[in-house]
Amino acid sequence: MQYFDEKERSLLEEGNAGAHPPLNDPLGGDTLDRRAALRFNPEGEDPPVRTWYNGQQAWYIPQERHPLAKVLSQVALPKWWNFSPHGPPPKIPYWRHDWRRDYEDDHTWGYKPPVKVETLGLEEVQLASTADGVPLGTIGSVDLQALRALLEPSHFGRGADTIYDESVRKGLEVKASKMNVVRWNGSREPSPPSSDDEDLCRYNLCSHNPYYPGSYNLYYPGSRNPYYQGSHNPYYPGNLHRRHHDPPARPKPQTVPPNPFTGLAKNVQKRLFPGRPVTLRFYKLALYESGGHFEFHRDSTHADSHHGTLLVACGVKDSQTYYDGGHLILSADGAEDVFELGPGDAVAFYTDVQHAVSPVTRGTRITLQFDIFLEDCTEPEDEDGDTVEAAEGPNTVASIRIPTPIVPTACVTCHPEDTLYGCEYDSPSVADPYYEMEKEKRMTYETKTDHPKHIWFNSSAPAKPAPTLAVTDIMNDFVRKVTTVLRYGSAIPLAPGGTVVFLLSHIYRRMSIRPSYLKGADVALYHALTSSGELKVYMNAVAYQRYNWYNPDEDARYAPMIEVTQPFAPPFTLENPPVFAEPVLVLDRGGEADMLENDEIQLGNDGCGEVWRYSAGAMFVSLAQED
Ligand SMILES: O=C(O)CCC(=O)C(=O)O
Ligand SMILES: [Fe+2]
Repeated sequence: MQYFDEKERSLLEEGNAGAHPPLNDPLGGDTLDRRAALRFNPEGEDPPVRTWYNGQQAWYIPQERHPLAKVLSQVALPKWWNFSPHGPPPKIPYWRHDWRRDYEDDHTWGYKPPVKVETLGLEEVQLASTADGVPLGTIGSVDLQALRALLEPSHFGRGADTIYDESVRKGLEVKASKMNVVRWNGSREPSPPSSDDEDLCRYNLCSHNPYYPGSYNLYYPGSRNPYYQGSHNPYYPGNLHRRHHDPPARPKPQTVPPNPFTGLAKNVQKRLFPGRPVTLRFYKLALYESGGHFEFHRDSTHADSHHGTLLVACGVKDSQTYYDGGHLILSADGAEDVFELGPGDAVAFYTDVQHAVSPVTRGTRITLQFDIFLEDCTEPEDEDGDTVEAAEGPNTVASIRIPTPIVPTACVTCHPEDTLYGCEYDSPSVADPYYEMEKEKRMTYETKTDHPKHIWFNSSAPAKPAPTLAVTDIMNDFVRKVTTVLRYGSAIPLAPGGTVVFLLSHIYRRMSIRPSYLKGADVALYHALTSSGELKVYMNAVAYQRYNWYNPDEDARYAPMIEVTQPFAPPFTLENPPVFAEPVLVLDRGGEADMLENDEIQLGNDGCGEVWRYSAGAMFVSLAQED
């Protein structure tokens, strides 16, 4: 989508790029002249000043026409995170609008050798039916035969309706009420060893020992304390052969091995919800066989605190080959990623990210879907301070607290985005082999892949990547300019002052529009805007409309504009609307709200009542103290 021609664009860019801000134009661009050049209001036709819902006048200025909107459209952060224990995912050729045709005709995706399952430690996790406890295999090796008894056709949601329509979604599923994800080989807390044999096996290097130090199931008591890695620690792997001769350094080994979902939950927290408690709950298993697929949709939310989806791909028992097709496609802000998920691969994304599963052309594709809640369901800490096990709900597989903020110095180079929040992950307080191993894998993976270290311009601007480093700068620039507009607004024609309103880059259920549930760029902006103490920020769900404003001076083309027509409760209501002392400046912005408006049909993975549906939200920014 392009608003105006290249000549006009370059004029605008020249006007703003690198120019020293004139004294009377603290926005930094030649906005006074620019306003005249853009002829916002030729001969009084369709003025950009619109009437606000409470009768006040507001300026509605299209994206890219206001320096502030331009800056805002560049504040974007990744909306998903992926981890593959097998290394970088392969690059996949992909044409979104032709995907049906491509997959029907194209057999060139090729044979993939059987995938060896390892490293995340998830492959050992057992699956079982809830009714009778019948084992269904493990994540690494699902027992398809046993699973078949539980499978039922998948539905999807259109508005409040639950629909079965194979042209949109063809697949099978098992709900969490019918099956469990059982951690640690079938028992939540292994009972203490009852015999010497069992004891031996537990700490010996038996391949069927769930605590065998392969992958993330690595566990040995005292390992968090470097002292116990010495030769007198009988449980340290190098000393295992000595355990019958040396008395244990500690009276009783701990019996709870690490939860393989904890590492995932930590990454989800770090990547998508920094500074928030995170709980993962199993939601359902999805199975697609040849011809199975799911059109683009957004996952429905199941609580106000539900803000993400984690997918973990499974392997199929006795299957020599994997599946073909069945790619997971994620799409937001003009960026798209395609994943070929192998067993143990994990992908997490915000619930409002549109995604699809392209048709499976061969084999069976199985995934587990976990809801990500921003809740703390942890049990009280033990004396080591590291109990992070889930306490609530039969389907909860991991829950972690808010991390202790640590000043980010070590990780700025490799994770510049951490400067926003601090990074607990790269700063262990003690030498911890579990941590080191995970870090090693993470680093290897991340230095090799194209993990989104980019910000992307919104879909209505040309999609081009910029380094994440720039986010902080761009955001600070935005905050500085907003403050300037509000302080000196009356002196700047393009800045009427009073309140600056802009859409959130994510869409939310209405009750979730509050600081603790904001996502990605929204939470970053919120903190940046409020941290100076100069600004106050209200947030609210808004009815949102984009319409075409005809400007005869613009080659008779239509310029899209937005209108924030109505705020919803809470905290604003129509009966009790916010009072803005002066006209507001409403900034257009791309992002998910655009998709909400432009999509022909809004699909969810479940039917969804009105209050839980996604809506656009806006930040209302004004000076904390009027001069
Ligand atoms: O199986 C997948 O990869 C995703 C399925 C999905 O999007 C859903 O069930 O909502
Ligand atoms: Fe989905």
